[in-house]
Amino acid sequence: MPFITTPKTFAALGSGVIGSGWVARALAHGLDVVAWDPAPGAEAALRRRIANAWPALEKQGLAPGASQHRLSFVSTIEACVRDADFIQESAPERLELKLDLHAKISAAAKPDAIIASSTSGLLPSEFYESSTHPQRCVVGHPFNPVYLLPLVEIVGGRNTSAEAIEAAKVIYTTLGMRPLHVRKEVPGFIADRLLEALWREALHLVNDGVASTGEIDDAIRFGAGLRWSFMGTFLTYTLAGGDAGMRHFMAQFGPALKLPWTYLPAPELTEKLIDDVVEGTAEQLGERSIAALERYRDDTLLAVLEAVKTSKANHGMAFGD
Ligand SMILES: NC(=O)C1=CN([C@@H]2O[C@H](COP(=O)(O)OP(=O)(O)OC[C@H]3O[C@@H](n4cnc5c(N)ncnc54)[C@H](O)[C@@H]3O)[C@@H](O)[C@H]2O)C=CC1
Ligand SMILES: C[N+](C)(C)CC(=O)CC(=O)[O-]
Repeated sequence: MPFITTPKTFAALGSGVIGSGWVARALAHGLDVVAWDPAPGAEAALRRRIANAWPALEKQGLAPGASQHRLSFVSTIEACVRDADFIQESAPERLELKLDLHAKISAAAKPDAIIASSTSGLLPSEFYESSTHPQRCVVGHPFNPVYLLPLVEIVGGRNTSAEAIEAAKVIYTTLGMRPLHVRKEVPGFIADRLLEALWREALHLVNDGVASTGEIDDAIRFGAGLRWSFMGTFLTYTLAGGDAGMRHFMAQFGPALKLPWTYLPAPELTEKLIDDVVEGTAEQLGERSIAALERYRDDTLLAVLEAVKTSKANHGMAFGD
């Protein structure tokens, strides 16, 4: 069965940090959005988050007809998905909850509407186990803030069809994203495997009293973080090998892989470690509110995205290259 690839109505289930990011992206691309979230006060919180994101989306450029007023908030799962052309679930990261939720979503949805989950690393074969028409069910793992960062990892489960993966790619591209098909279904997919390794090392550094949370963030944002916005680790290290490239890099730094530079097992999350991380980040936040920090992040990301786009164009490359 052909799937809908030109959605007009976007359904969002769960409207927390990620769900609201999807809603903002879909509205900015001129879609009608129907949202559902069981928490008391969820609609007001969602509308507040959209309003906070909107200035950045206006700067980036809205699609014709895009409006915050095209969001409606409903009180049941069925009302949310019944008329939707595309469905994105962003509920809490708990396997049992997603399994139950997807059984209900898929039973009420149009059979040709793609259903996606924002999960950060649960396996689609497991949480789509009880779904109706599971061939149209995928993971579409986004990155925060969803309304500005282009990457979305698409992962299929054992019942997902190749056509559904292609349809999801088309839909996310239409929403201004850069899909990456994760061809093997593995926990954590690609990006969170990498991010978790960094996060564990950062927690060990705090736990061992080597550095504060602010110092660790400085080590990223003034160094590798800047180059990661346009060049990944493999190409960066190719350049670090000089004219001889990666072969010389491997010869020089390969032996360091055996040195105790990393402690990959996670540290024990003691109360002290949690307090150190919370107090350290509170100090970094200072007097700023989360909403103000989000606006600073959005403006800076827009500037970085624009700079990367311009530089790539000067080198004959498209943004997605
Ligand atoms: N926060 C992040 O950085 C990222 C999170 N994700 C994924 O997105 C999903 C949502 O995460 P967040 O937005 O961070 O969580 P969140 O805690 O901010 O939002 C979750 C929302 O789901 C609602 N909810 C509770 N029970 C529900 C149910 N049965 N059905 C639908 N909604 C329900 C809650 O009221 C809440 O508004 C998770 O699967 C997570 O792994 C993906 C990428 C990044
Ligand atoms: C922390 N996290 C695993 C939920 C992060 C992500 O999934 C992606 C991101 O935005 O960093």
